[in-house]
Amino acid sequence: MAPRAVMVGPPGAGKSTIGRRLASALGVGIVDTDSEVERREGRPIREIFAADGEAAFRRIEEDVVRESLQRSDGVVSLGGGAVLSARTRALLRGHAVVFLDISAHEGLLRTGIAGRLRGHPGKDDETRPLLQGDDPAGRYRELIRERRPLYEEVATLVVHTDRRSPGKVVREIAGLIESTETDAAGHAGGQHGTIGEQHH
Ligand SMILES: Nc1ncnc2c1ncn2[C@@H]1O[C@H](COP(=O)(O)OP(=O)(O)OP(=O)(O)O)[C@@H](O)[C@H]1O
Ligand SMILES: O=C(O)C1=C[C@@H](O)[C@@H](O)[C@H](O)C1
Ligand SMILES: [Mg+2]
Repeated sequence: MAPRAVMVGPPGAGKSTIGRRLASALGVGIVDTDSEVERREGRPIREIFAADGEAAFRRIEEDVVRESLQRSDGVVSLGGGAVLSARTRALLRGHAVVFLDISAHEGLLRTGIAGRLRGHPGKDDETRPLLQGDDPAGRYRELIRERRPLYEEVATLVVHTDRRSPGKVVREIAGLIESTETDAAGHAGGQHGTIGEQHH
């Protein structure tokens, strides 16, 4: 058993939104590893970071990702930093992995960081502990720059999501996954592709 698709990308790229809608388009279940970590720990991610630190969170996340990849035959959406683990990157080989790419500009809007800097309290203030602090926009840009090579390393499909509606993104991914699966080779992770233009 293997997931039909694994979603990776930076905060705000749409892993949860697109993942949920893709699962429903394919008629399968969805596992969001951030929610799974919180369910297992019985506390929010921000509390795990605050009480035990990022390294402890990454260890829990690594276990949750491994088990989710083993158990799921649907869509698995990974936390934004899951690809920092070399062990996780190795486990992703051979899977159909979709990198939801986004420019820093669009990401700052979608995460609410841009609004917060203009004085609007964002509902996501508490759910992204790494993007708190003095310079969340700078931290976000840095995080995308550092991680892009890792997302690209694990991806079999790169989807640029700036100025593309979730519905359109989902239809394109679902179409590609279904056609890849019915390919003679039948290896979902075998095909590499790109959808959309890059805007960064
Ligand atoms: N293609 C899109 N076009 C416009 N808005 C989008 C698109 N995809 C997602 N969004 C919106 O951007 C916001 C962030 O999306 P989402 O929470 O799915 O990101 P995420 O990758 O799961 O982030 P995190 O890593 O923090 O969990 C949501 O408000 C969502 O509705
Ligand atoms: O980008 C990150 O490192 C993170 C993203 C979120 O999905 C959570 O997994 C957590 O807040 C860490
Ligand atoms: Mg999410």
